[in-house]
Amino acid sequence: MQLYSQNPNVFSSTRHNRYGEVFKTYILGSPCVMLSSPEVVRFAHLFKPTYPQSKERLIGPSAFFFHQDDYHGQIRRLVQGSLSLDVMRNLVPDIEAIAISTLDSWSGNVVNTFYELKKEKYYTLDKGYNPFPAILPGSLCNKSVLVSIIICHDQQLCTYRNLFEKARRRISLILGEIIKERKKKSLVHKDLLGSLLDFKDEKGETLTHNQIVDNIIGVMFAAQDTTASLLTWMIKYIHDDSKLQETIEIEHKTIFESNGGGNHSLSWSQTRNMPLTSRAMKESLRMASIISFTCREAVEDVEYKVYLIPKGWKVLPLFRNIHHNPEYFADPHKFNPSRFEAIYGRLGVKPNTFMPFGNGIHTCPGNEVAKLEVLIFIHHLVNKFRWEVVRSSRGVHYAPFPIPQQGLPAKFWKDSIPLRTTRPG
Ligand code: HEM
Repeated sequence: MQLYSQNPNVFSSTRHNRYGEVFKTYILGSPCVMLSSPEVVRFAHLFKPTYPQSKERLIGPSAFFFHQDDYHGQIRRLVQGSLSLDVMRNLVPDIEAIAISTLDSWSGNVVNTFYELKKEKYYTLDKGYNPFPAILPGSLCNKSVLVSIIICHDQQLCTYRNLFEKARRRISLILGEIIKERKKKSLVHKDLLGSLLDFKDEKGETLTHNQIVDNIIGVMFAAQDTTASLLTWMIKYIHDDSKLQETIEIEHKTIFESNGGGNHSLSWSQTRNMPLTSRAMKESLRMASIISFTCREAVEDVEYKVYLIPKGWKVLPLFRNIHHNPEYFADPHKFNPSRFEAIYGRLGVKPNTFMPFGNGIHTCPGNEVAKLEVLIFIHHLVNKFRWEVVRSSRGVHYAPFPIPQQGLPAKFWKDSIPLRTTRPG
């Protein structure tokens, strides 16, 4: 058994072995093991989410970086409940209406695809949000003094912090109004806000207003950029591959026609039956690996192959490395949705090698809603619109999630012959 603590330099470099399974490194001075093996799921139960936080911030500000053990499981269940399949079923018409109006507003214009896919208010908030985890993962609350020092030394971050505080205050006021209205009219809502308002811990204590605000912001953060990033990549990949675009158009044309040329709304079952688009979505998730890793801490000594990961060490499963390992995905840098085709009823990829939404009990509770949003958006895009990417480039920009360079500037316009089956010349 190799004891890292006795042999600190053995895996200290991450450079020489890109797809290696285990690396040791340090995060803020804490020993940390990075794992790039699908086997990580076998002992996932021995890892807890890392980075404790104060009670003021339960899931938020970043769902990925800040967790508080006592409450996290309970709050997670609330988020999960508000995003259950039953809830989502009823969301289809709303998501459709937003997709249609967004696309209509783009018609005839060159837009920055990624940034248009985000809401203006949230964009402001995000400016203040992301610098913290990037610089000091998980330390916003516990090491707030340190954060203040860094902020004071960095004029730009100062601006971000002010923007964040302003946006947070506005969101807090808006939520306050909504809550007042609900209470006044005795309205019962089974959404996330409703669940947070009803929450009581084992001592019967409810959440404070700040806790509710932070959790709403946390879920917004987890939801918005990730979904916008996935959609932007899909729009790029479909644009770059005319054959793929053609087959996806045909898939959606069939649905569109059966809905009387778009006269009826998409049904829930139609959204569950878009196999080609779903495969293109999976491949986009694999290629982009939007959340490239997650954070855990070993709750006890973990024996992994010849290694021992001592209790308390940080553990980072690296999804992107797994997704880009040629051992699991042949020609990994090639966009190839057919790799997700089931062969003789079996999934085309090896078990536990595809984890764009994480794995285990902390797997992303919003994964179904994200996929639903993307499928509905693509349905209306390919049926009614054409688009050309302006200054197409292969580069990736991290903001902090990967997006195509400059957010994919593209021109969108309404297609005058929306039901064609072949692309012109
Ligand atoms: C393409 C879009 C998305 C991607 C790629 C994504 C990916 C992920 C990943 C990798 C994790 C970490 C899982 C782990 O640690 O094992 C996560 C956690 C989470 N996601 Fe998502 N996500 C997306 C959309 C959403 C949406 C739409 C929501 C909410 C509506 C959401 C809410 C959350 C929350 C609350 C967590 C924390 C779960 C926990 O720690 O227990 N995500 N997501």
